[in-house]
Amino acid sequence: MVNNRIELNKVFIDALPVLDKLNTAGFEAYFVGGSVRDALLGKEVNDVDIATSAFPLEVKHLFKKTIDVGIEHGTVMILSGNNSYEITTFRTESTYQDFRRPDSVTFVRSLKEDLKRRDFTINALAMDREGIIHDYFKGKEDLKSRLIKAVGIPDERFNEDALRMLRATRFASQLDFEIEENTVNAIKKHARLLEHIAMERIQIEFVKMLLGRSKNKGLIYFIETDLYVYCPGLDRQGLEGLINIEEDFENELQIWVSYLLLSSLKFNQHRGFLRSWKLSNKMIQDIEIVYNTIQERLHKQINVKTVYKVGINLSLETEKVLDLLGYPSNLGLVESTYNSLPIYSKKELAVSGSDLLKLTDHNAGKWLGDLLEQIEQAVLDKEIENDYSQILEWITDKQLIPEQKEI
Ligand SMILES: Nc1ccn([C@@H]2O[C@H](COP(=O)(O)OP(=O)(O)OP(=O)(O)O)[C@@H](O)[C@H]2O)c(=O)n1
Repeated sequence: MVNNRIELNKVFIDALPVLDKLNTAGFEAYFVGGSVRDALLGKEVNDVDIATSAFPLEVKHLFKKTIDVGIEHGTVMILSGNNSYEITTFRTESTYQDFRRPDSVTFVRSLKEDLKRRDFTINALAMDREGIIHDYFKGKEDLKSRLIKAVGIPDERFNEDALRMLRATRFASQLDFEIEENTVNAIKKHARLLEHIAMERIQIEFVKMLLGRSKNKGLIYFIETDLYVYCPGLDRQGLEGLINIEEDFENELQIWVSYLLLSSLKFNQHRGFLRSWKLSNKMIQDIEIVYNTIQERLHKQINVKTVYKVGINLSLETEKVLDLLGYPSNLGLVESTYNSLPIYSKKELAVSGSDLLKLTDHNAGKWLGDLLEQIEQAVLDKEIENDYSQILEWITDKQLIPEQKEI
């Protein structure tokens, strides 16, 4: 074990009274997991997880305000000042029958036992109230070598929770780390186990991977290990398309729209695909709006009437997805077409409905609407200018005014 002290930042300092209370009562208590990893990497830490040798009922006994968030797995939430913390009892996870979460946990008093059941060495680090790092599995060394490596035997870790395979690709992307060789090989071997995992959990990891700063690294592992094969509807073409996008994704909407545009999915398969990923109805609706708008632009943008109708007031998201996919020049074309339109609505026509009524003794009716539409089209097509006499001349030539009624 390598011990090293680091300077605690504010999030950790705020939580010290919690550790102190546990320590004073004779229990061990540590910061664990992502917060310790991120602190060592010099990254911003927003929340901390605490692990302790105290059993859940002992934790509940010590703190006034507690909530049982996952007490059967050893987690109790406590309220301290304005903050809340999840405190989890050291545990081992014994029988995993379904490759998802432990179906029975055993509480233990040893930190090392607890760290041993964690997914990767870089996540199996603990830090005490003095800032001393407790590192039983060479996690610090792997942080330095920028490696994601399973704790102990990779097969066992992935059999315990198959989602960890996807987490490996997510961390590769977020941290710009490589995945250690034995760990990658185990993922290749067990990729199929992903079939046992709830789509909601898969979706969260997949999106986090694509929002990571090294999405291509994550995606390459995701493809090479065949993990993608066991996610519904994904195809290699779409995923490779995502690799070719140079810009980073800023949000989930951009990811899904880009994927739909790049994959070989047919239009009538989109909704089923999005539903199978368990996206919310609101997200599916947003994706469809942006997707349809983009299609409109890509395929009909030089059609003056379309540009006229839809205008260019399209969402910022659309702009960004188009940008991501490398279509800026098309946008320019839509914009210049839009800017050179002679009119932007029927109201701007130099001839009004009442002007036209003066030319005949017929009452207003469908014919009037149709005529205005014909004039609008001719002006948009630049067949005539938007000028009173030119328009009258044009409708007279074409005999578009209804004849006088017979008396
Ligand atoms: N399938 C999982 C999920 C989590 N963990 C352990 O639980 C910790 C907390 O998990 P989580 O909050 O999901 O992830 P973090 O590592 O904290 O990363 P982040 O907060 O950036 O998502 C991890 O560090 C890891 O030690 C694990 O061993 N196996």
